[in-house]
Amino acid sequence: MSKKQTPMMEQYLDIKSRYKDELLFFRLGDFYELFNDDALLASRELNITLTGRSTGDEERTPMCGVPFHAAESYIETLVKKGYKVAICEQLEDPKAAKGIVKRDVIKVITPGTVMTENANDARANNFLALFYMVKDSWVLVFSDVSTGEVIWHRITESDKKSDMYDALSMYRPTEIILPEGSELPREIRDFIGNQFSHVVFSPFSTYHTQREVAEQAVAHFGDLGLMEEDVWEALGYMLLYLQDVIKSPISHINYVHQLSVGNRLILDTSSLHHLEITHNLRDGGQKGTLLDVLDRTLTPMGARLLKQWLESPLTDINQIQRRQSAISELITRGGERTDLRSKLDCIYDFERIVGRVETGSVSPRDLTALRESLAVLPDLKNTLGICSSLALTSINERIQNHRELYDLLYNAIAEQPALTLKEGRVIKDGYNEELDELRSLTTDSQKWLSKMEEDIKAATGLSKIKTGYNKVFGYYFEVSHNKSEQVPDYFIRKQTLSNAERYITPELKEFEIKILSAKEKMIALEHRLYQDLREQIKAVIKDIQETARALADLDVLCSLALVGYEENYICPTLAMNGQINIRDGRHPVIEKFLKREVFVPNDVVLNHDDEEFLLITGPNMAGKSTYMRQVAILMIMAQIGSFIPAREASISPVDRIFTRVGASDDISTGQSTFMVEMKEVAYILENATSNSLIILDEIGRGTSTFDGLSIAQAVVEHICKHIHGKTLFATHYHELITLEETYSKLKNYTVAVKEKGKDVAFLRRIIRGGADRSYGIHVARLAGLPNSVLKRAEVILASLEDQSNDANDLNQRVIIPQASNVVKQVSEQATGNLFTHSVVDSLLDLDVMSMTPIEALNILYQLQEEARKGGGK
Ligand SMILES: Nc1ncnc2c1ncn2[C@@H]1O[C@H](COP(=O)(O)OP(=O)(O)OP(=O)(O)O)[C@@H](O)[C@H]1O
Repeated sequence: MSKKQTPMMEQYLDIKSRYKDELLFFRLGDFYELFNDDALLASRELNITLTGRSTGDEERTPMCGVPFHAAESYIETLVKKGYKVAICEQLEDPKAAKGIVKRDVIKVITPGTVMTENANDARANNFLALFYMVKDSWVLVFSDVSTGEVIWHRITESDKKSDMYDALSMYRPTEIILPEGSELPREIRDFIGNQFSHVVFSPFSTYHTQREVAEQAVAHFGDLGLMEEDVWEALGYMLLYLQDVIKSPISHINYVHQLSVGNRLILDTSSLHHLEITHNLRDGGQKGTLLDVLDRTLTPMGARLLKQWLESPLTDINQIQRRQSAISELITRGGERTDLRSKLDCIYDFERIVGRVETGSVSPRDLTALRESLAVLPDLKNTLGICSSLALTSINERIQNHRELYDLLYNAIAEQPALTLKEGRVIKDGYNEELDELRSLTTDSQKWLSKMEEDIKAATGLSKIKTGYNKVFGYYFEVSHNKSEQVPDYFIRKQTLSNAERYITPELKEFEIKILSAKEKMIALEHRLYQDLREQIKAVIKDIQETARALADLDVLCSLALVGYEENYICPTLAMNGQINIRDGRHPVIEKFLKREVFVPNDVVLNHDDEEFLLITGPNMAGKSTYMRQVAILMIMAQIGSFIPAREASISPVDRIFTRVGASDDISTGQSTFMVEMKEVAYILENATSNSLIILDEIGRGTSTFDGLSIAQAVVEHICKHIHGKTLFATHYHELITLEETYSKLKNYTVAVKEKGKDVAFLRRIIRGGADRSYGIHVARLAGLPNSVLKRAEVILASLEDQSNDANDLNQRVIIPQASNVVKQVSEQATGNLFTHSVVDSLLDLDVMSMTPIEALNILYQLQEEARKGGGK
């Protein structure tokens, strides 16, 4: 049972009761203190000492603290770890306060709203996602508070959940906000939990009516040409949440657009992952990704935009061509490109700086960065003025000179201002007369004091008189005891020391008041001037943001032009004719990282007339996966407008790219490799269209040979009969090559090899035809398996091949068009005679062609159970 708390602790507990989810940083003098559980957690996470404080309880209250001037980095550490921090300040001067100092929370910092420079990765956006459900439809709103961008997306009931997952994968939120008291359906929660392990959930208040929030959104964003009420409501709730948390103006959040799935190439999470577009598979970093090869941007704004382009390429030919012409021009105009890039190199992240201007956390160094960025704009615009492509001229129109703002910052901010405003010396000399006077008063004070001392010496003959300052008496004159008789009448004795006396004079007191109040006034005035400056910048925030966004476009186009030029890429021609023809295409990442070998280029032809489905068989390690990924990557590059590594290419944009490449156990959800693989295949078969590009690598590998073969064949048949998507399908089931006879648009391809005795050379060239061997033992030899094992494997392989040939002779090969028959024949082969078991009957009753792989899998499980019960192994 606790005793009565101290008044301070009562105040703390009262405030804490409103911020249960947050770590409460409670300002006490020069420190932010944390108490109780907050203190236990923070001391552990920040590695700071845990102490205790007596607050009325019998036991001391656990407590830890950080100095207020160093708090930012501690807060950033906590927020990066997924915690929310509430900052509780003293709202009145403790000296003037009667009783306990008034305190309250002035802002909350969360992973999705943090805005300080070091907290955010400069080259990536930081999105917050809001989920809003009305009737059967979801509205998702994504917002990057640091850049002011807002994207909304509607998912209606008829859409698939996958749509929501794709949007989440695209924006990878660090924080998700939901209506107070509500929860996401389990399936969505699981997806989020698996994909974004550090995401935090926060409630948004639904206290205000839907109409109220919608009206507030209209007032904030103005006319967006948006009719949908529920979207306005979702935007309104997002604003309310942000206001609640940030507790300062947020008018910089004003760049609203709808996620335009219709004219975007959708790359689902697994494709982004498997193709290593922005993150590599090894450690999730950027090395070895497509982004790594293409990113030569010079500004953080450009880096973020390139990432967005790659995660969401275009499908509209006109839009793609617009970018292509700009890149083409920037490749040809090498001089202008170099010139533009040298200017871009001087530009700081002013998209995020203006966000900090709005919320009040802008530092003096931010303003010098903004000033330096604006300084290069006139020259940059001049160079850009020479360019004639549509995209570049429009970028030039969007970039303003911001001459007035530049002049203002030039005149107002010191050449090298102090790091923080508290230190003073931020406003330039000459900007404000009053400030200059106050400054000269304080800097000249020492001179004044020396002069006064000289005058007194001359008047009194006290040649050894000294001046000094202490906190109790302020300024004083010090005279040794033996000379104290000589001090004039107007000296007032204040302190006696062992060997000296200290005096003040009315004139000295007057001087002191003037100096001390000048210092105070100077700090206050500098503060006010800084705030005025902020207001003046705020007035043109929208224009600066537009300039920043145009510069980001320019930076990305310059980056793609530079890479295109240096790597010898070509401009693909585009036509909406369903055909993909690439001559001598190369994998942009592998070709860059190959050390001794030269990358072997390959062609690809895909169309709906006679080559829709490429079935690729061939040895291990021959280059099948590389080839398939290369096709997908070249399509992505082409659809962001980039040039591509090839000799010649004409491309018809695709609407989606699906990939199923390898699989690993999903331990977090307890799913086996095979289960994960089947789920991914099910997702593809459900969502792919005839305009999609489908990459399937070794389907069925995760289960027994015959199960795998059956499923692989059924999947091939389903795509050829029902989907007609452009497909690349690599497999080790060589039996499947006979499907070419049944499906006219399915074509066999293989990788050329050159055999010389036991030596095999992979030529990395994709050629027409089917392979009949895997050369697995050859790869095993290269990998260094012991000779004895290799020899034994060769003997076993030879005997298996003999058996298989016998089976062929008996016309019992497993390649047959109906997968259900495979199972029957498999059973026959397995026992040597007709296998009479209820399992076989059940199998024969199945209509495999109309089943989804997941249904097939479930039935396989059931049948296996049945077989076991019936006496199987
Ligand atoms: N066109 C190429 N030119 C040069 N090297 C290549 C080429 N394609 C692939 N390689 C090299 O060959 C290696 C194996 O390629 P890849 O993984 O694509 O083979 P695979 O046929 O898919 O093998 P497996 O069937 O064992 O999965 C790659 O690591 C790459 O370095």
